[in-house]
Amino acid sequence: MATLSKLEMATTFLAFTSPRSATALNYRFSSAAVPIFSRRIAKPVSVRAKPSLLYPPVVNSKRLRKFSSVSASASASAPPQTDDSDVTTKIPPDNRIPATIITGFLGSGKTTLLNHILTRDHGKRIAVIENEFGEVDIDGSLVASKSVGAEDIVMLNNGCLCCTVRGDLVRMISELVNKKKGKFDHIVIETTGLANPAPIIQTFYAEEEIFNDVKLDGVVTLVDAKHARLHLDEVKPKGVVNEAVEQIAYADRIIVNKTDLVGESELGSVTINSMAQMTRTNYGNVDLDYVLGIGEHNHSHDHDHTHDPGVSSVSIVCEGSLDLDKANMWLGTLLMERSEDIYRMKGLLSVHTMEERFVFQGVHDIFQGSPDRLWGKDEARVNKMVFIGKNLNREELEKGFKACLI
Ligand SMILES: Nc1nc2c(ncn2[C@@H]2O[C@H](COP(=O)(O)OP(=O)(O)OP(=O)(O)O)[C@@H](O)[C@H]2O)c(=O)[nH]1
Repeated sequence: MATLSKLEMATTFLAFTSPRSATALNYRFSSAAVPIFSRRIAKPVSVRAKPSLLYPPVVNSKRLRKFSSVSASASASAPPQTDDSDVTTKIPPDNRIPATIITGFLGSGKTTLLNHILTRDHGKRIAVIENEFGEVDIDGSLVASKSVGAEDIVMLNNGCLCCTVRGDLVRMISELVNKKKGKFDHIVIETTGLANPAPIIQTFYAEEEIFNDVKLDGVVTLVDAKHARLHLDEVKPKGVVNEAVEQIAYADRIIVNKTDLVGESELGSVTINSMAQMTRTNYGNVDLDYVLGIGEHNHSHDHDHTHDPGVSSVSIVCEGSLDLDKANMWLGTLLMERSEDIYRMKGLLSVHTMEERFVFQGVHDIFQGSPDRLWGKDEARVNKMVFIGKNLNREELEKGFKACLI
């Protein structure tokens, strides 16, 4: 898709149409406008895919052995035992469950990659842990809503995995292992776009509860080819880490995603971490061997950090239906005026005259949206929106949103 200017974006917003209202609304704009909110263009993989969280084919009949921290770490570095060795106890194979951390800045394509992983045929049964920054979980509903085993998605919404909910991560993993041992082969953890991966990586080594059963397979970092520079170059106040830089620094695999949005000349290479392998793609479409089964993770850095206090999230949860014209105008204006500061917007919207939920995604000035599943017969039509960015004014956003309700 060609990069859209802000002006084009403002006009294309108004192509936010339901199948039935399309004719009625499109008259206002020339056909040159690229419809972002339409069935054709805006098909976020995360919405359309049909992920199955627990893959059936492989049955792991081996019971997971309990390791002590010492024997497990020895298995990675000890030389092979010989028959005439004095050691009578052989070091057992490392049967711990591998875990992959998917990280990357807001909107870089983590959920899209997750859905790609979940829908490809790799024979692995995968348990998913999703962490969202805003208290309303949109990603979880998008992945879970189409899946058979929704109970195998664990959501951590009340904070960022790298700080406030680290204890929850430990509990979640222990619970998964204790209750579902043998029912899954791999854990994939999607962090928030604002997570510093260092403390999460550390959890795998520092917490015996996890270390005995689960090993870190690798850290996969998505980089948004279009907006990465904006965040990588951002000068942060003293003592505040630049999460975008940290995410790349700790990666085992880097995926420069969204290459369709930039020209070849803009595709500079990411030089922060020359140790990691790097690939370029669209919509997270990578070979699964590139992201699963990477092997032992070797980072042992210990970094304290503070999130950028200027970045916050505003969530809106409100029952009712939106007037299409008003919503388009409100979001279009917001986009024109604030797209630098609004890193991320996402939402599940109830639009008057539309029988489907409308799923809407924004990353700075790039937007996509499409009708999702039908609203249930007795389902309350609740709108959910999350904004993440700098200098967000909750009251103003809520007021703007409410003014669009019928
Ligand atoms: N043009 C384009 N859009 C993409 C690509 N990959 C993902 N997207 C879109 O970018 C938006 C954000 O993608 P997500 O996968 O939700 O990003 P994320 O990193 O999970 O977002 P957060 O969890 O909010 O940080 C969605 O609308 C995707 O459909 C790509 O390669 N090209």
